[in-house]
Amino acid sequence: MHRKNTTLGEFIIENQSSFQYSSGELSKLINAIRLAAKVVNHEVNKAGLVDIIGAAGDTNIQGEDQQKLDVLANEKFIQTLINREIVCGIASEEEDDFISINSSDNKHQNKYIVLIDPLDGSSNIDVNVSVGTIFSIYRRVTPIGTPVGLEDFLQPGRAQIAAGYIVYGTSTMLVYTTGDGVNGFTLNPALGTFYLSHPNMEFPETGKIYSVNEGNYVHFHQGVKDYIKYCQKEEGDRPYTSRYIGSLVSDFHRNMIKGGIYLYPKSSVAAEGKLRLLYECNPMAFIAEQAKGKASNGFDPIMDIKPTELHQRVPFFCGSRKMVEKAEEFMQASK
Ligand SMILES: O=P(O)(O)OC[C@H]1O[C@](O)(COP(=O)(O)O)[C@@H](O)[C@@H]1O
Ligand SMILES: [Mg+2]
Ligand SMILES: [Mg+2]
Repeated sequence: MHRKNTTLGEFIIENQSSFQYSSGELSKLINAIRLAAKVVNHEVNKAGLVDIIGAAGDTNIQGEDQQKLDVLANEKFIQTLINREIVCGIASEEEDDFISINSSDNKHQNKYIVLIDPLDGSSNIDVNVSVGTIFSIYRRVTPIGTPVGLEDFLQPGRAQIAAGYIVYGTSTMLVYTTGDGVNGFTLNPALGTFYLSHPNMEFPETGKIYSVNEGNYVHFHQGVKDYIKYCQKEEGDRPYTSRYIGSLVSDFHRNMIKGGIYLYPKSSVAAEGKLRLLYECNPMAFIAEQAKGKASNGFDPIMDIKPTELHQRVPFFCGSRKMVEKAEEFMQASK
């Protein structure tokens, strides 16, 4: 059991020994992510005062207009990881292809890869609503000593070694798991230090909040429509409350604390939904399951899906276990 207010740095060291492959590399990697999070937090906090609001002028491989803060957060995370020579590859929502990184001895000695959504909730940047960063860490499958390959990035979510997110909100928090529960750390901006504020985070088994963009209702498949109607029906502990921030990280974080479900289903206008399996759904699913919640595509666990493409999208149902199971019942019934 960790003391409350343990710093993230202390927590990483104290946890290292309990980690199967503990050579210190994973600790260095999480420390690098901690540093990049503080750098990006600093930029996010002064958005509106400096020229990082608005579109950057380019379109990313997702077909989305990149926001200036998408580009900046992407650069800061990638540069911080490259400078510390602890990863052999990086894939990002904002990069067309994965980046292969050689170790300084030119012998491809590093064993971890990182996948990131550098800035999640981009549509909220300009309007001062909370946004986030999501990260996922795997051990490479190709042999050390060789450059990384696509197969290193197309591993199922079950193979994740660690995953987490940073939410830049009323306070800045870093929440992560290495497969031994979920812990949340709050940044003390005066000291620039993350402190353990939310030990052993868990989704309540059920809740009263549903998060979905109801503006897409007409395009949803019958199962999703039926589940939304179920949430809105006056019966038992319903109707539930509708809350949708439009930043996956923030909606997930709230639902993990209060109990709730987040849905981004597929629809007649989004064949596989919107969220990216590798950068968004797998890491959030790992955290959800470690926090006794659940994450599926409406039918199968997200982390059992075998990825086929770097930027593939999947339908996403995630949150309190009983609520996700109920939504899956409606999906099954309308199959
Ligand atoms: O505006 P929509 O279609 O409801 O989509 C909102 C969803 O899209 C996202 O913004 C996608 O993430 P990015 O901002 O990283 O592209 C999620 O954070 C959010 O839940
Ligand atoms: Mg995102
Ligand atoms: Mg993003």
